[in-house]
Amino acid sequence: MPDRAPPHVVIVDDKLEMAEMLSDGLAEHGYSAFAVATGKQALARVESEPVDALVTDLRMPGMDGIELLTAARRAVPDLPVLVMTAYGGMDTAIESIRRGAYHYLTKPFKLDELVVYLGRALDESRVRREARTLRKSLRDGAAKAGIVARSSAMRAALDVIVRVASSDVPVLLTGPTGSGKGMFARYLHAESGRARGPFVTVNCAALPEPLLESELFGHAKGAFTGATTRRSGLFAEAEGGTMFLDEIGEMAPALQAKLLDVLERRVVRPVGSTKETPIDVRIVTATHRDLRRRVAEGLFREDLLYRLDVVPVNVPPLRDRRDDLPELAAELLAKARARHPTSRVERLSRECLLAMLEYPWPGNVRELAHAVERLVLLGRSSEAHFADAALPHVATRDLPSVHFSGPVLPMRELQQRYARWALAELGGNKTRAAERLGIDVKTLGKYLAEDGGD
Ligand SMILES: Nc1ncnc2c1ncn2[C@@H]1O[C@H](COP(=O)(O)OP(=O)(O)OP(=O)(O)O)[C@@H](O)[C@H]1O
Repeated sequence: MPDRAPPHVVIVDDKLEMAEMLSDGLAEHGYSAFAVATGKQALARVESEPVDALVTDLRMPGMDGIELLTAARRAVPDLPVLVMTAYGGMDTAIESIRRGAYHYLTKPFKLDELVVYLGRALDESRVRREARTLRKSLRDGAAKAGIVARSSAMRAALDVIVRVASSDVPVLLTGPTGSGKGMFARYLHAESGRARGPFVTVNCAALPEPLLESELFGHAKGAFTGATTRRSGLFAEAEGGTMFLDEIGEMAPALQAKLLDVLERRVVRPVGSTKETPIDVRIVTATHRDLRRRVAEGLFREDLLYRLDVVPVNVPPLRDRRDDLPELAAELLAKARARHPTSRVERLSRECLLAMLEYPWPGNVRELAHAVERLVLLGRSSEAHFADAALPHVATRDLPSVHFSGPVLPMRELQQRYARWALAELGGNKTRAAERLGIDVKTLGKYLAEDGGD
């Protein structure tokens, strides 16, 4: 641990000389160790100083090891705790593991044993801390970029995006139209080392094969009728950046072969030319299709699929991650209001939000964005009403008969209350409630457990 501050360890044993002996030994191994004789003193240190690990005896007068362990981990949730137990104290030692101790050492043990386990415990806790910091900064970054990712599915997708952003591995985004695949592709680029380079999008479904080929790879002068000049393609344009091939499932087989070649050899050859040019472009693809099925149907090359889905990221339909909806609607509303500053609409009515939670959103976030835009444009008062969104086939008769009164609630609390109400409506059956709410049972559990203040 030469380039870090020495880890701060508190050792507690009612036989103080034992704790002191261990702390002296740990000091020789580069730790800043402190010996105390009671659980209370140890807890006071944990609560008042940045302690990296705690080593405690189990049987002590006053606050015993288990009590200390529980209180210390309540104060510092991930604090690594090692317990020391005398022969015969096995049951308590096992109980300590159940309560979150990292390891127990049976007395007498060698100092080296403690050093090894302490080292491991600290390493693991550092890795966990770093991962947490990374996740937090990633969420902050995504939030700044206006990406809503509250549901576990979206958080998982974001996690993957950020972890692979700095490498050049191909990423395949799957999910229905309008779910946010393009947004993730742009975010991946923005978070990568290529962020200063170009981001080029091509919709593979938009052009017929020969045109798409010359768009992507360019063409030599006279390559075909009308090719009066030489033209470099979009791959060349994306040099040093990212090429986003949307609707890759629609690409014609002949072009798939050419793309495979680009991925394998990192060169492009313009149509009608014999010269190959090396390229430095990261390839990100997206599709709403099931590419494995396309492979089985003989419409998509299996070797290309393996090349493209090195890192698959699934963006589920909005109806399967309704926990994202309130925040998404708020974000889209803010954006739409910024575009239409004269609009009277300031917020969505409760009725509107509840109806939105029920609506199936076949066009996903894009449909929600358009609906919110219509609300902002057509709303006649400060509160928008769902009817103004003018959505097709809304199953209004399925809307829940919830009525709100009282003060305006924060979204979080509204979600919690709604979850509780739904659970009660469905006879306390969490599985059914989660299913109806379009969230998973774990997420429902989180809403129910949240301290919403009622
Ligand atoms: N999680 C999100 N947070 C904020 N905005 C989002 C989110 N997901 C999608 N959007 C917005 O919704 C719109 C549609 O998303 P996007 O174009 O990325 O979908 P897509 O899956 O690429 O669709 P298609 O397959 O039709 O190309 C965009 O304006 C995008 O910015």
